[in-house]
Amino acid sequence: MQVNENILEFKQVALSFGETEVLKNIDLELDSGQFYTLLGPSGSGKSTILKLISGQLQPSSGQVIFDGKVINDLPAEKRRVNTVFQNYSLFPNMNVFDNVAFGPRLKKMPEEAIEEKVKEMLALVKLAGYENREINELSGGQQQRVAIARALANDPELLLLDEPLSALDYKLRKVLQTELRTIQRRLGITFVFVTHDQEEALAMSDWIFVMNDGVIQQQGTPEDIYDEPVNHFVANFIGESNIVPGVMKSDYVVHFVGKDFENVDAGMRPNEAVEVVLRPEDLDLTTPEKGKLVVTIKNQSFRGDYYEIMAQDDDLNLWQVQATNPAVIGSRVGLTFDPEDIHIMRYNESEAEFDARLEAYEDDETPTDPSDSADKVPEVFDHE
Ligand SMILES: Nc1ncnc2c1ncn2[C@@H]1O[C@H](COP(=O)(O)OP(=O)(O)OP(=O)(O)O)[C@@H](O)[C@H]1O
Repeated sequence: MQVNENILEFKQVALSFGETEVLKNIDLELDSGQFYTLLGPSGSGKSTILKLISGQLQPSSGQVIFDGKVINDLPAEKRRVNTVFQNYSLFPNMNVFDNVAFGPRLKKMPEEAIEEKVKEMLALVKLAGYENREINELSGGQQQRVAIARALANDPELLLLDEPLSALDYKLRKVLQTELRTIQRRLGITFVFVTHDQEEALAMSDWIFVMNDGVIQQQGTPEDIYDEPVNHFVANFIGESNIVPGVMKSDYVVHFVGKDFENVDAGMRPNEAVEVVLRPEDLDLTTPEKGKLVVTIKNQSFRGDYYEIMAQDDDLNLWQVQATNPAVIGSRVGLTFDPEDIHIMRYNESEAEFDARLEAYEDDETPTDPSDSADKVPEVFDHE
């Protein structure tokens, strides 16, 4: 098994159905032996990418490259790719053995080798001894195990998994998440897993592609995506985020909630409009005097190992806080955080917003061009 060799590539792949552009110039590279996840909301184009890989769809433009060869027009059955679906898609009139043996039989593998293969695959998915069971005698989780065994019995180079755990209850999903990851590591096959569940993506993947509107918004390790989201969509979709507008005063000072904060090095220019992200777990409650800002507690809910608190500052920004102790609804408290936990995202300011900022400077009788001055910034600019 070669590790870290490029197995699949999309070069500027686009796909439209009639007038509707479902994928827009997608570039991606998959190395062999890795667990990849396509993560995004419903309709973002995840399943369409899987269909382009499996050969169920052809791109409108661009290239799909497998093992170094362009395969845009290669029929699905000639690709060493198998898919596991959410609804299992097993043959209901065949028993477990015959379902798993289906692919090897098509390939005319000798019956003895088939028996060995089925046994090995069933052991892998923890269904040893289930050969003679009928499909309708199995639970949802067991049926999905059979579907995984059936796909893997074809010896695919790439296994595609389209929301395979979505129909299962929470506990079973967690068990199968771990098992799938173990199977992937053991076999060393490349997995491409589709989910809209960010927790699942963070828990399972070596590398995540975050999708929205037919575009890859960001790609990276789970840690990269969580700690360094590149835009508002990613920061909101992955985990919980407090996102407020800010302005850079220098390349290491950001101004937001009416104050300057140092220790920030986000590679931004002075006066650049930014969005400031603070995760709920980075915020602590304190007394109003000690707070970096003062908020009013609006709501709270008990989440087992923490309290989720919603609070509002005097500019009406809402702040979500993970607190170890409960707070009193309606009380005024301080919010504090370590400036090192501030994450800064570039904000693409529209011309109208830039003009509004300029106007705010003029109203203050300060220099007319914000770029003339780094020491005076407007309090808030609305960009929602
Ligand atoms: N055959 C088709 N004809 C027209 N539009 C389609 C077709 N297949 C998919 N679409 C559209 O393409 C977009 C992307 O669909 P896709 O199934 O890839 O999304 P997804 O991210 O996998 O979402 P979901 O989890 O809901 O399946 C959607 O807006 C969908 O309506």
